[in-house]
Amino acid sequence: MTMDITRVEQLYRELLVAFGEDPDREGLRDTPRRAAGFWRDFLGYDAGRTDTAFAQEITGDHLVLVSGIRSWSMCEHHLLPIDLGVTIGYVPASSVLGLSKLVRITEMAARRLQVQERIVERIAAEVMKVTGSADVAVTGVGHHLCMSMRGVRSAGARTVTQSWHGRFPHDPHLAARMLSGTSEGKS
Ligand SMILES: Nc1nc2c(ncn2[C@@H]2O[C@H](COP(=O)(O)OP(=O)(O)OP(=O)(O)O)[C@@H](O)[C@H]2O)c(=O)[nH]1
Ligand SMILES: [Zn+2]
Repeated sequence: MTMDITRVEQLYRELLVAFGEDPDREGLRDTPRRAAGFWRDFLGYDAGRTDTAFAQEITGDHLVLVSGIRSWSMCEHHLLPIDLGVTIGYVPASSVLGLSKLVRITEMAARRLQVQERIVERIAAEVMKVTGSADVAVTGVGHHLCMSMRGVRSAGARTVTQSWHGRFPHDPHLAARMLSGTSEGKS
């Protein structure tokens, strides 16, 4: 996706006029540039390398779980932020993924116009691809500003979405670990 940053800046200027504002007044003069810069950085985010994995002999039933991942996304219906907490678990097949890559994968999925369900689906699909593991679970806990600062104005509402695959939905031990990992990540 390529962004026409000059056009975005122009449109912000027009938007300020449509708001009834004077875009040339001192406080607003640089606002179109700043606002366009935000969208360029947010939507143009480059996650970098997401697939560094290390061969690892796995003994027994090994679960890798990273909780407390925090990311910002943008609700595609209202263009308002989603503050998202993510927990990712996977059972390695024959290699382990560099831990930071789980955060990079999350950012890659979140930094676009999104719905929460699609973010967690996309993270899970990517983790399955780069780890080669079928046992992958992703849980997202989202605070949607479109539900708190406008609309229904339900400040405490949190949306939980899960994309659990392989043994996670069927194995009570794995499911329990995922659930406790999700609550650890809330702190
Ligand atoms: N499934 C899903 N819905 C979302 C997400 N983010 C926002 N929404 C919902 O998208 C819906 C859009 O509904 P509309 O009726 O078209 O828009 P609206 O009149 O602004 O709706 P209200 O938010 O109820 O005021 C709302 O119910 C939002 O809560 C998301 O990540 N996933
Ligand atoms: Zn919304």
